[in-house]
Amino acid sequence: MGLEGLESTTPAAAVAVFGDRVRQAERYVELLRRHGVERGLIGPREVDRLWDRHVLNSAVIGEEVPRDARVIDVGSGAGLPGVPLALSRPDLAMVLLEPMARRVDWLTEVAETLALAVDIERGRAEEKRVRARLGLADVVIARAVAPLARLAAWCLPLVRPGGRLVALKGASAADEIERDRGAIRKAGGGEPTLTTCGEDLLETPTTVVVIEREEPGKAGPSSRWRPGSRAR
Ligand SMILES: C[S@@+](CC[C@H](N)C(=O)[O-])C[C@H]1O[C@@H](n2cnc3c(N)ncnc32)[C@H](O)[C@@H]1O
Repeated sequence: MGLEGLESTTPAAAVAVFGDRVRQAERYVELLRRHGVERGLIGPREVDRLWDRHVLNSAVIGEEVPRDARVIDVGSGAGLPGVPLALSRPDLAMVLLEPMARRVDWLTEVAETLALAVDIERGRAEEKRVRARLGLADVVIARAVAPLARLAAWCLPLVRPGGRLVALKGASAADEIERDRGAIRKAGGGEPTLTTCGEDLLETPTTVVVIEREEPGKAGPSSRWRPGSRAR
């Protein structure tokens, strides 16, 4: 698909990322542009950078999400990163989890307007009721919800063993990993990996931290026997 007939503000990368769903992505950007600030979903300074800093930046994390995965977007808020990812990857089964009623209303309106097949759940990731209802996902995604230690404790119980948490992070990612490594391991996570997505598409690629949920019985690095170490 080419850029003909699209809004003049739609970047070429949007066609590469969303393919024949680029018009739905445009509609989503338009909804955020018109209502995002007044509904407390985005700051006023974000209106002019919705494509790069929010919508494309979210969709490119698909590089870290396997085909046909069941995905939970924890703390979806405005629908980020879950809505752009669901638009760019129709193979995924997406759940948007959000505790605030007015944001759940927004997500419901967005899904209806875009005719987007996503499940929307109201609740907090750490609630027993929510965990029982959602079961386990292949991948949990989250952006701007909590520091890594807390995010791991909330989200890893929603990830199947062998699945992963993909957290969108900013410049603080490496420091957060250093600080929170122990807490992440305690929450059942493996060694966090820092990587970027959208290298070929975005001026500023998206920084993500990927944390696999350890398989039961698999020893973490701290408990693994090494030559010369004493048996405990
Ligand atoms: C700063 S907003 C970010 C929203 C969206 N992810 C984004 O990047 O625009 C954080 C969101 O996380 C939600 N949230 C906070 N604690 C949560 C929890 N324990 N479980 C699920 N969502 C939570 C809030 O209601 C809020 O919508």
